[in-house]
Amino acid sequence: MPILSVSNLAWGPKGRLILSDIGFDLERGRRLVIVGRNGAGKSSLLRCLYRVNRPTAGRVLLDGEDIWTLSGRSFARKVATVLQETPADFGLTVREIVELGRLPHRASPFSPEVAGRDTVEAAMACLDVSRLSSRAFATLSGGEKQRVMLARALAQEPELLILDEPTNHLDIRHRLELVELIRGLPITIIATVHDLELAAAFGDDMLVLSDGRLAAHIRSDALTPELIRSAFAVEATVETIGGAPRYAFALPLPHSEHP
Ligand SMILES: Nc1ncnc2c1ncn2[C@@H]1O[C@H](COP(=O)(O)OP(=O)(O)OP(=O)(O)O)[C@@H](O)[C@H]1O
Repeated sequence: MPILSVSNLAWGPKGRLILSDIGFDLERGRRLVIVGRNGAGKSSLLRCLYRVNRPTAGRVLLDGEDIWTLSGRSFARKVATVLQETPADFGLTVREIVELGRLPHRASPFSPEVAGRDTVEAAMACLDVSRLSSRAFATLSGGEKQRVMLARALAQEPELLILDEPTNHLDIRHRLELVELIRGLPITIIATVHDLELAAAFGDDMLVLSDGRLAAHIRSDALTPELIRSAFAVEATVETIGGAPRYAFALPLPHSEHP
């Protein structure tokens, strides 16, 4: 059974349809990247998957169960998210933020004990934030905050990790390290990514969204110039270097936009 199964999904606020007719299955352990131009519906789709947007039609099944029938706690035991906006931190330290990832696993919501201290330490080490553990979260740089939020998500030990633009604040080194880390995790991952070369490195499978619809569901390295032209409105050439796709982009000539 796929870990995630989305069928006939549609969503939009008050009479406006933003996503329509979206359907795909995701097998356990695979990494799925979602690409598409600004406003294509990537974040809206992610929000449908982590239970913020309630679909106006269709269903999202996690391990065969409709996500809207699960309790918040059982959903949080299976699904972790790292989103663009970092949360209000109430003056918490880095360690305290990462420990929040353990909340769904506590025996009782009133238990003062933070279970899984080793998991917290390992998650901080993995994301290279151990040396920041006593710092106030609010004082960190954008990239440091992003890595702390990822450590919190890993401390949650999810089966499915949902990431919205996980590399956008990261420098080159941390970006490469993150791709390597993500590729080594034995969990299912869904991420929106703008950079198509990064998307190919990051994912196994790719959804290409265009105007709120699924334009393609392909292998992450299988984008063609035709698909790029129709989904992103740019001309592209594709080369394969060292087994990975490399893209060059150009704006279309004016006459090809207005035939
Ligand atoms: N709650 C909402 N109310 C009204 N419009 C919305 C709402 N949420 C999203 N939209 C609109 O839906 C469209 C898709 O937005 P979404 O954020 O999903 O796109 P995206 O592909 O993630 O874009 P980007 O690459 O710019 O982040 C946009 O036109 C956006 O303005």
